[in-house]
Amino acid sequence: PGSDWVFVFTVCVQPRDGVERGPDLIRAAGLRDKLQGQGCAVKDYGNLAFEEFANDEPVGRVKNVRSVGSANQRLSEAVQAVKRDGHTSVMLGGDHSLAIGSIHGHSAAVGELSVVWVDAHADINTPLTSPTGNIHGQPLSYVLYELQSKIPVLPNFSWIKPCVSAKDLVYIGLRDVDPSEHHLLKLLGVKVFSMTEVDQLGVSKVMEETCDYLSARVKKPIHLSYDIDAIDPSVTPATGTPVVGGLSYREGVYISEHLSQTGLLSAVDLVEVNPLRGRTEQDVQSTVHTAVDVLLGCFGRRREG
Ligand SMILES: N[C@](CCCC[B-](O)(O)O)(CCN1CCC(O)CC1)C(=O)O
Ligand SMILES: [Mn+2]
Ligand SMILES: [Mn+2]
Repeated sequence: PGSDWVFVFTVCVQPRDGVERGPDLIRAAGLRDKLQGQGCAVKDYGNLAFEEFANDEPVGRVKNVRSVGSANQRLSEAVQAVKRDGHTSVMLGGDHSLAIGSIHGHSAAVGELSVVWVDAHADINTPLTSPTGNIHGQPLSYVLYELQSKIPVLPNFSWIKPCVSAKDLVYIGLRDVDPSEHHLLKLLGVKVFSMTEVDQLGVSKVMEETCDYLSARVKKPIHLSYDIDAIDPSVTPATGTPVVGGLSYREGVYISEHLSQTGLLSAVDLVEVNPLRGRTEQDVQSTVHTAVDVLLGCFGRRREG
């Protein structure tokens, strides 16, 4: 509050099954007014228009390669512009494949990053290990230096340069990790606070250890990539891949409140809100309002008032 935060929404719309409606619902829930109400300056860049690809046939098993590659290249350029203006970037998805462009653009502007990945899933499948071929389960494989030998040539992906070290990545909320992903996480020694650790340590200790781990070497700007499915489906059911046993509303908001206090939060993704996956309007509204509250927590809102 009172700080000269500037929020820029690079809102990304992918021609997908409902997740493209997430950004407008989050706007309609009053994110801009609520941010301004807590002393933030807000600039909404509107929705990014993406090129449509008529027959975007799978490459191997990877689906929507050309449209996702092209969309992320445009997103990277948009996020770079936002960061070059000295703003904090907020990317509203859309699905988690958009983290490719968001992280790439953020790093192109500010250099080395810390990445905090809040998610039920690890999203670190490579194109060859993915069980579904969906790129929203693969974004980290394209941006991690250590996995570049595992990435085949893909159309509209050649612009991507790896930009994150495995030691600068921390996961919070994991509870549905594919065997191939688990192997990679162990191989690379990635720091993971799964739901087991959240239960064992409590969210306060998890956040303390996350920040100590990330600042143990050099303090870097933080890229928070927040998948709404990290939170329990009883709170945020309107999402594509819900998994039981998730974060409570309070834990979900505490994570963003804590990161906000570090003063290092430099870019935020809020993804996978999909109104078509809510069975009732209440399901959709609960999901959208929780997403808004997570974002307000990123920018200084404290529940004490
Ligand atoms: N790991 C999954 C899910 C990715 C979720 C992406 B998100 O952005 O929401 O984090 C596959 C999940 N797994 C496939 C086999 C099933 O039996 C269980 C779910 C994949 O498709 O790669
Ligand atoms: Mn997920
Ligand atoms: Mn995800």
